[in-house]
Amino acid sequence: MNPASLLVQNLHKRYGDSSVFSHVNLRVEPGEFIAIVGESGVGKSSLLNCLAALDDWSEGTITHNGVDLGTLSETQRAHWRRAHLGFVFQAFHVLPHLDVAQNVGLPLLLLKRPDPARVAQMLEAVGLGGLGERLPAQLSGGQLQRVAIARALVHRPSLLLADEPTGNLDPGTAAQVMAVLQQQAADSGAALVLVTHSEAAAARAQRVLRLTASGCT
Ligand SMILES: Nc1ncnc2c1ncn2[C@@H]1O[C@H](COP(=O)(O)OP(=O)(O)OP(=O)(O)O)[C@@H](O)[C@H]1O
Repeated sequence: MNPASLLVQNLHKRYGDSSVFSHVNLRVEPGEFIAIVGESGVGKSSLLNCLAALDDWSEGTITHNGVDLGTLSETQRAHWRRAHLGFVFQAFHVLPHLDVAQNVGLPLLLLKRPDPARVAQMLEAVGLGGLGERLPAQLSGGQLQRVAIARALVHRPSLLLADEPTGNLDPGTAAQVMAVLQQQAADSGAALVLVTHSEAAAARAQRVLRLTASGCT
């Protein structure tokens, strides 16, 4: 049996004395697309930040392709993220002083594997061919999120996390961006974990899980 792309066992997250969620169990296979929904404040973003090893959890384990993320040092976590993770945020987080191609190429630069042909391929794939020299200020919200999607996948990560990626977009643009995100994740074989309030976005997933204070079902 192949190792699960992502295995979460009995995860419990507290901020100080305050419990956010507990007993979260989750298994995501390579290439699978799951959506996590739940009421505001239930801890969806906190869970995603734990899955990215950007935040610590209080109990339980997160394993990615057999690697127990809880055993990694901060430096090892940073290396793991660079090599294996793509993250798409609601607010795009595109760097304003870099042009579109430089933004998309950043993960490859950090891995010391610059590859302009791969950047051009990703820009074409997300419908931004020919716009590589534009600055982010010269793009629409939908185009900015396409830049973020291209950047998240350019280094062929096996895990793609998306936190409300269509939250800043109108419904029509949101549908187009979700289609690009889903297609690109599928083409690259990445497991996609989407956190969203959007029923339309969640409906695209193979599985929809609801996070509550006492688990994820
Ligand atoms: N750094 C922090 N320190 C303390 N409490 C926090 C911190 N970050 C989040 N929280 C709290 O943890 C709970 C979960 O927040 P989180 O943002 O993960 O929820 P969410 O489900 O993503 O919410 P939303 O759907 O509104 O974005 C909230 O009560 C929030 O106030």
